[in-house]
Amino acid sequence: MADSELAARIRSALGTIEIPGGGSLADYGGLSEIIVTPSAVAFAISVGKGMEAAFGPARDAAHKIAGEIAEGRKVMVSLTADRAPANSGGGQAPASGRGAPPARERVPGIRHIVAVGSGKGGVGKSTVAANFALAMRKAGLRVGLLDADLYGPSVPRLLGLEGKPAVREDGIFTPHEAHGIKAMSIGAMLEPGQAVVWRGPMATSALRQLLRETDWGELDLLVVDLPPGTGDIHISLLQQVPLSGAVIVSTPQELALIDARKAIDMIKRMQVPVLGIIENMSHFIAPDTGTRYDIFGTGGARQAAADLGVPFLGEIPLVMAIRELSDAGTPVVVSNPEGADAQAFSAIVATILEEAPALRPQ
Ligand SMILES: Nc1ncnc2c1ncn2[C@@H]1O[C@H](COP(=O)(O)OP(=O)(O)OP(=O)(O)O)[C@@H](O)[C@H]1O
Repeated sequence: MADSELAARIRSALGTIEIPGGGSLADYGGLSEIIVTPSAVAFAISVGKGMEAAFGPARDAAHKIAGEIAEGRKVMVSLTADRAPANSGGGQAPASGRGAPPARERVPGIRHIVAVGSGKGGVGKSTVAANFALAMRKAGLRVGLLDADLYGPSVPRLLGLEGKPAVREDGIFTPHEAHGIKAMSIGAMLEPGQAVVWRGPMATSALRQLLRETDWGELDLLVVDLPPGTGDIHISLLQQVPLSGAVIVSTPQELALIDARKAIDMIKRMQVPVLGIIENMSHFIAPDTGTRYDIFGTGGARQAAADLGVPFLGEIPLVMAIRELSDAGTPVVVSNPEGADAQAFSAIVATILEEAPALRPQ
C-alpha cells in the first residue's frame, strides 16, 4: 500500500474514536499530519494544558487502531499539551501538578547518558559524537549511540548502518550494531532522501520512543547526538532523562563559539554538568609538508572554555581522512586506531574519564 494511502486509511479509522467534549479524533484540529515511513507511522495529538489525562484513552485507542493498519510498522503516537511555563529549574521536578515538568526518569539498563551538542550546525558534531562513542568503547565501556538529530540524521552514514532496525512483536526496536556499539537513528527508518518534517511535539515524542522503546540491553554509556542549536529536542531530552553530562563541539571561529556559549548556558541552566568543549577542525596539517595552518584562527574554544569555567577537552584537526572515513561508515577511531586523529579522540575520552570517574567501566 502506498504511504499516502496508508496515512489516509489510518486517518479515516481515527474517525471511530470519540474525543473528550464530543466529536471524532479524525476531525479534531489538534491531530497532526500522519507520517508514514517504511518502518514507522507517527502522529501527534495536541491538547489544551491540563487535558492530557482526559485524552489518554483516545491516544491509546489511536495507537491500537493505527497498529492494526500499519502493516508491521512501529507506531508512535504522541500526546502533547500546550507548552508549560518555562522551566528554569531542572532536577527531579514533581511528577504531578498542572504545568509541572515530568520527573526525569532513568532508562533501565543504561548507567550513564552523555549528550553531544553544538551551537551551530556543520561543525562536525555528529562526526565527533560517533568517534567519541567508539573511543569510549575502546576504553572498555559498553556503548550505545542515539541519533537525536531528527532533522539531519547522519549516524547511519557515519557507522555504515544498512537496513531498518528490526521491531520486535511487542513494538520494541532492536538497535543496529556497528563496530562494537549499538546504534539507533531515525535516519535508518527513512528512504534515502526522504525528508520528514518533524513538528515540535512529534519530534520530542519520536525521541522519547527511540530512547525508551529500544532494547539497548546493558550499557555503561549512551551517547546522544543532538541536533545543532538549543530547540525543543534539547529541552525535551534534558527534561526527561537524568544526563551525566554534555559535551559541546565547536570550531574555533567566533561565530560558532557565540552559539556554543548559548548551548552551554542552556545546559547549565538545566543543571546538567558540562563535561567540556571539544574544538573540531581546530587546524589543518598539510599532508605533504606537515605544516600546520590555523585556518579558522586558533585557541578560540580553549579561551571560551576558560571564560565559561568549563573544561577544554582537546582539539581535533581538520583532516581529509576524518571526512573520507566517516563518510564511508568506518570512523577514524576504528579504521586507523593508531593514527594521530584517532589518538586525539582517545585523549579526549581519557580526560573525561579522569575528570568524571563515575563514567569509568565498573
Ligand atoms: N575534523 C574533521 N576533519 C575533516 N572533516 C570533518 C571533520 N569533522 C567533520 N568533518 C566533515 O564535515 C562535515 C560535517 O560534519 P558533521 O555531519 O559531523 O557535522 P554536524 O555538526 O553534525 O552537522 P549538522 O549540523 O548537519 O548535524 C562532514 O562531511 C564531515 O565528514
